[in-house]
Amino acid sequence: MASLSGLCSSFPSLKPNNRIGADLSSFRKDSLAVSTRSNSSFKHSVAREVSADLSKTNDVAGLKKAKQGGLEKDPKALWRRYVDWLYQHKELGLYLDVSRIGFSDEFVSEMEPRFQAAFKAMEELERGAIANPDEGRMVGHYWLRNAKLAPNPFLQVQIDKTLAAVCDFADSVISGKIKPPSSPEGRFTQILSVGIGGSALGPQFVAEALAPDNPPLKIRFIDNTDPAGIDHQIAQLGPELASTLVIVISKSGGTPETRNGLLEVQKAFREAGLDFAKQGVAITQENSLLDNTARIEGWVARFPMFDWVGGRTSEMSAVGLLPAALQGVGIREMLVGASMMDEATRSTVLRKNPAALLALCWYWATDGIGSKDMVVLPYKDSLLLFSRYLQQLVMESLGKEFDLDGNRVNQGISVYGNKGSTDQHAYIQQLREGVHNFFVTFIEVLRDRPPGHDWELEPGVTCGDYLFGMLQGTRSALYANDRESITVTVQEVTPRSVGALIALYERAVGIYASLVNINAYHQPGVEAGKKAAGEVLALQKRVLAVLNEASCEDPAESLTLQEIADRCHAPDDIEMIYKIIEHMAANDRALIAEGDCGSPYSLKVFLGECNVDELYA
Ligand SMILES: O=P(O)(O)OC[C@H]1O[C@H](O)[C@H](O)[C@@H](O)[C@@H]1O
Repeated sequence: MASLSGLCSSFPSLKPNNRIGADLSSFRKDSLAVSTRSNSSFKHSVAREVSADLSKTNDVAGLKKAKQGGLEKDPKALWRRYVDWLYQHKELGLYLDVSRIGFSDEFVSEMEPRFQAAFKAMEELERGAIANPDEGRMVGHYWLRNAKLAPNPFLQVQIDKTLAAVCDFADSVISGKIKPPSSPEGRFTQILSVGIGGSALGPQFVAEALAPDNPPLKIRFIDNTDPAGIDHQIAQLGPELASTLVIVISKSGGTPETRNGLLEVQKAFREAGLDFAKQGVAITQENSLLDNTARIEGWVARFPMFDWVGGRTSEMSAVGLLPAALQGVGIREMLVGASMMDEATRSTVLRKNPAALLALCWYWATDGIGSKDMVVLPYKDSLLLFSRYLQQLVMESLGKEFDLDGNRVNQGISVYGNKGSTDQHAYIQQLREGVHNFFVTFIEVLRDRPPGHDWELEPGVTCGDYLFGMLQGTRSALYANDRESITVTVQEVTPRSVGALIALYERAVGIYASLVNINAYHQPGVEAGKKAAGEVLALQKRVLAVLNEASCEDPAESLTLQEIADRCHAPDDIEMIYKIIEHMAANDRALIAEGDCGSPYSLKVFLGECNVDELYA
């Protein structure tokens, strides 16, 4: 297997647990001050421009009226439309077919001013504008694949040094230069990635798409706070825990699910008599709780995440590049593919900009208000997780309550799908004949098998011909029943084409967000869920304290739900208290003295033992 240095090309080697950029900290302040131009005026000016347009053309009724003409069905006209609108990126071997989305010429010209405003906003974004106004942050994921674009030398060096450190570290692990303290293999053989959301979905998608059959290190994920799921992953590792590199990924460094995963894994290491610090790697923002923990405990390595890279656009940062490189994936090629696509999606000519074409289709198909879902159907097993990856990228970016002018818009586009032709045997029935609330994006991969490995399972027909036929057949059958679709075609699944696909959709989401005048780069809604979860856990602690108090008074004393709620001074939370009791009883942490959970009013609950320490906690 080519050594990683070939994949990463030669970079100045850097001791991995060096904090990248520390040697430049003095340089940081003044240079950053220059680059983060105060952009509140920028935001409102572009937004005003766009929103002014919105009032003119964001007319759902008008769009619906324009659609009343129905879809073009004449084969000759359709063929002309196909050829006329076909986008090709020659060097990437990527095609985009938007001919089966029925937008009219009038619609395209009506949208032109908004696209020009979107291109202008995107140009400002890449120059380092505060394009995430709600969090006062720049948006810099495009700089990760072309550091020269970064708005100042400090950031450029940080990007290059981090990439170098990733390559150097991965090379050292694979060669065995960096190895676990005690493992029969004498080298790391497994990766256990602990992270959630954007700190998992990109690495999971890329592992499924690009990991070779026999990677230098096999990867598995803990991406939830499910004890059984965590146990399963650790059980599957078995004795190989001793040769497992644990990569803990969290931009904020404080996400509860990831922290729980870390604590559970560290417990497993203790029980196995292993020193976690000798096998732990952190990827997180500088000085986050996770970063400081890793530094203080002396983990093997720490890699930075930058505040100007969102979780859902972090695949080209250390978050995605380190796990991929450790699996032998050509990460430089991923970056090249993304960079080439970035170049193409900078075009201000709609027909030459594949991301703009996607945004045009999305706006037309969903009336600019998410009226239809985006069904993503890669006809290639290795792209199975692409739609799951796009769920976060699209829905966390576009699913917003307010627009940039503070209007309540409840925006978004829902995404689902798995793979074809498998999904044809699951829900395509509904797509073909049922409720018409979607448009499809087919991802076509032309190369079926590596050269020389194909064979005909019947005269003149291969397995891949069937896959091709199923895609084309489904596309035609849906269109015949007025179901619209987009087709993105790549030659084969390679690091370069995967990098290009990721970049294509990152840009399309950004352009579409401008068209509908929302901030694609924050996620206020997730905070609400996190806060509510915290309140449930706080209530649980109060319930346990009340039950413990009762048990200390009289171990046999049991309480009704109402009594518990009253003693918690939370009469309105009786239903949540019932759910807490139900969960604790199912895990033998509370005992049911009378009744059962099917009849909540009958329930009487007790702990059965007094924990004196807890009494006065
Ligand atoms: O990487 P972390 O800080 O742990 O965040 C993990 C995830 O948390 C939240 O759900 C955010 O909405 C996601 O965008 C983020 O990817």
